[in-house]
Amino acid sequence: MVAPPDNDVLWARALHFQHNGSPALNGVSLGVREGEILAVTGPRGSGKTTLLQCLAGLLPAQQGEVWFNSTPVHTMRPLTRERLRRDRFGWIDPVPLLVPELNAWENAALSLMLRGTSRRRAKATALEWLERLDIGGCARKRPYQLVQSERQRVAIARAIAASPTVLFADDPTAPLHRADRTLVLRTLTAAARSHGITVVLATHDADASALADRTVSLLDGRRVHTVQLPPITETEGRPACSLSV
Ligand SMILES: Nc1ncnc2c1ncn2[C@@H]1O[C@H](COP(=O)(O)OP(=O)(O)OP(=O)(O)O)[C@@H](O)[C@H]1O
Repeated sequence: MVAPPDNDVLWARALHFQHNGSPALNGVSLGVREGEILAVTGPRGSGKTTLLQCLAGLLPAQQGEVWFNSTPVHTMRPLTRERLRRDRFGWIDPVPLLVPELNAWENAALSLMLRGTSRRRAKATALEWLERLDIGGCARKRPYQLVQSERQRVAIARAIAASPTVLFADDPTAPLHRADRTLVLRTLTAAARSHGITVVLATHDADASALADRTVSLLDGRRVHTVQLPPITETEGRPACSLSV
């Protein structure tokens, strides 16, 4: 085993994964630098979610390596991976999964309380994050009283309040209208940048790539490189295009 480069917080080499015999990742390698916002794009079924799950230790890679800093994740026992996820990683699902019996600040405080933070401190931090995400006024509302974009911002507050080293966001704007998508993406990326949190963001959203530092594209479980052709002048009469190889 060769350790990853020092400046990569996450590093994966030749990842393979099949769901019940159906291939999802076919040898994906990538590095994620500390503090970077990396967008992972690709059409439906291209392997984005599976890649994030392997990087986050939710799915053990069937072949290949995953490293977090200088620790190999692919050889960790399940309990050690659980602890790593709880203490160092945050996760945002496409559809916000909130506890219906808890109000917004209690939901946002959950990840901190799971790490042993006192209820009082967790509440103060959760309220601060809800304010920053422009939903401070919803702090005492139950999830059913919130609209989808507010619920997703509560899920973001929950993931980010515990200051994870890496935040995995799996298509977090999928169920939102365009205006809400932009707002949620901007607040998510701005919050992560202000706290130096590394983000791996799976997305179909073209706006998301614009907010990221770098984009990695997947197709059929493989990385593809998009080559942007230089603009063609109108007099040449051909539309600009890009090639995927
Ligand atoms: N639990 C599962 N059981 C069987 N096959 C699965 C499962 N999860 C994913 N797959 C298959 O693995 C491949 C990659 O799926 P994955 O969800 O990782 O792609 P994706 O790019 O995230 O797709 P989407 O954009 O639709 O979320 C697809 O062919 C998908 O059908």
